[in-house]
Amino acid sequence: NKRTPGVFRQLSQDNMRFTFCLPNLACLDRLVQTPTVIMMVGLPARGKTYMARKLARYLHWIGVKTKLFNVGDYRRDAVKGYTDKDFFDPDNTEAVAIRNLCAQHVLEDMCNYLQNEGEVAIFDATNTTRERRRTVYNHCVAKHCFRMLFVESICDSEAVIETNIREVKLKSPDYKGVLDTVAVKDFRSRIDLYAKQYETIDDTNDEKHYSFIKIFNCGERFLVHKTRGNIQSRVIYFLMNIHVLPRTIYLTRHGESTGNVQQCIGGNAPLSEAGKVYAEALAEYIDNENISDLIVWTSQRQQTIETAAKIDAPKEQWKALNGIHAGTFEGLTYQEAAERYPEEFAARDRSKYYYRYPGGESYHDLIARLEPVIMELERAENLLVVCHQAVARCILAYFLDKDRESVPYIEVPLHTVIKLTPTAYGCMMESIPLSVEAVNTYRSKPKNF
Ligand SMILES: O=c1[nH]cnc2c1c(-c1ccc(Br)cc1)cn2-c1ccccc1
Ligand SMILES: O=P(O)(O)OC[C@H]1O[C@](O)(CO)[C@@H](O)[C@@H]1O
Repeated sequence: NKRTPGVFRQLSQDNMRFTFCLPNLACLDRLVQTPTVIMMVGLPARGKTYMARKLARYLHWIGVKTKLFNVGDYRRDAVKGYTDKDFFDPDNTEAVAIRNLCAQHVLEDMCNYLQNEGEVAIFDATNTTRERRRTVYNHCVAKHCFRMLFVESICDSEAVIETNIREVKLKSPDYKGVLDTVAVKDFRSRIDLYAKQYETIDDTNDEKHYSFIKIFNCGERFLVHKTRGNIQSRVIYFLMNIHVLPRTIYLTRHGESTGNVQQCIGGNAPLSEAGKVYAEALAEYIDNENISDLIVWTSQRQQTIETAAKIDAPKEQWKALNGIHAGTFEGLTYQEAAERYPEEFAARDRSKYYYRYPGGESYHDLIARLEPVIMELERAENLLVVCHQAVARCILAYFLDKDRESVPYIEVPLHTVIKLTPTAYGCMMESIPLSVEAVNTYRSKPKNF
């Protein structure tokens, strides 16, 4: 595989034992790029898939090659048409065999992914017995030398579990066409069957060498144990910043600026007359939305500050929300740039995500400087972000899990409010034009590249 072979002596702290990884599998735990398996652990309806999918979306956005592996999906492939909870009865030998076979199949697919191009694999299953965790650990760590982090969600809040079952489980393919009351009852019996065999990660005995994080009641409390490596610390930091409180994020560009009218690149320009009308319309729209405890974030550019000026809410300015810096192209019109630097300008359209303006930024650079903003966005509640075209694209890419190549071409027209409402496993987006005329600043990818 892609890792250089080499003999590596690993001094195991616990019992001073020397172990040799097989020469063809360098278990260099010190390497930054050692792939990581994130193992979800917990009873059904404890938010494992919620965390797994949100984590995958965050890691994908910061550029970590990540893939989700959901055992339930494999089982639904293997067993056409779910019958009922008896499928999960430990005494149902046939079903147990099928479920183990599915888990084995997931394990193989996951390790293949990590041996080839993957950096992080998230194993989304209950993994609620020591024996299951040991099997996966031996396969991934002892055999493949991947790093492994267990993420256990422990939750006894009836209200949240009830919400989880209603919001997510009733929409599962398992319960298609089944009465809600019947589905809830069946699902709760499924939980009971798992609960009988559930062994929480044991940090005193034979699981004390695992890296794990125990999350209690939706992140109210955390127990972090023996974590290693950069990916693991970023995963833990992310999980400590998310919450499930209902809230709405409003995203909009500044009102049309004089720079937009002249089709300027970059720049820090005042609002045009139409832009001022938009600022009024935005304040009225936000007022009519009756949003509790709204906070407004703007960039440090005058066009966003002016756009938010009439809104009756606390405001914070972020340099990280400033528009993409165009370096030597700042203030030029697209036309002037194409005429004066034809080659340079054409290069941008060939790889618009990675292209960096001379003395300026690329979209890739924007994602890096927006990461702290996204982290604060996850912590926030009701929020309005007033920013710029390229920045709005990167923020939308995070919430809508867009691929990086598509980011520089996401449509974010002027004078439009984008309303983002988090749902159980993703984000609902509404685009609301406030019917104030504006120039079009969208540039599609030229055909001849
Ligand atoms: O700990 C839970 N127990 C039951 N349900 C849960 C959670 C969490 C959760 C878990 C960890 C963190 Br950090 C934040 C939230 C999210 N959810 C959830 C609720 C409704 C729908 C989809 C998911
Ligand atoms: O990446 P694109 O499509 O050039 O969009 C970024 C541009 O959008 C604007 O904010 C408005 O056109 C410019 O200031 C900025 O250079």
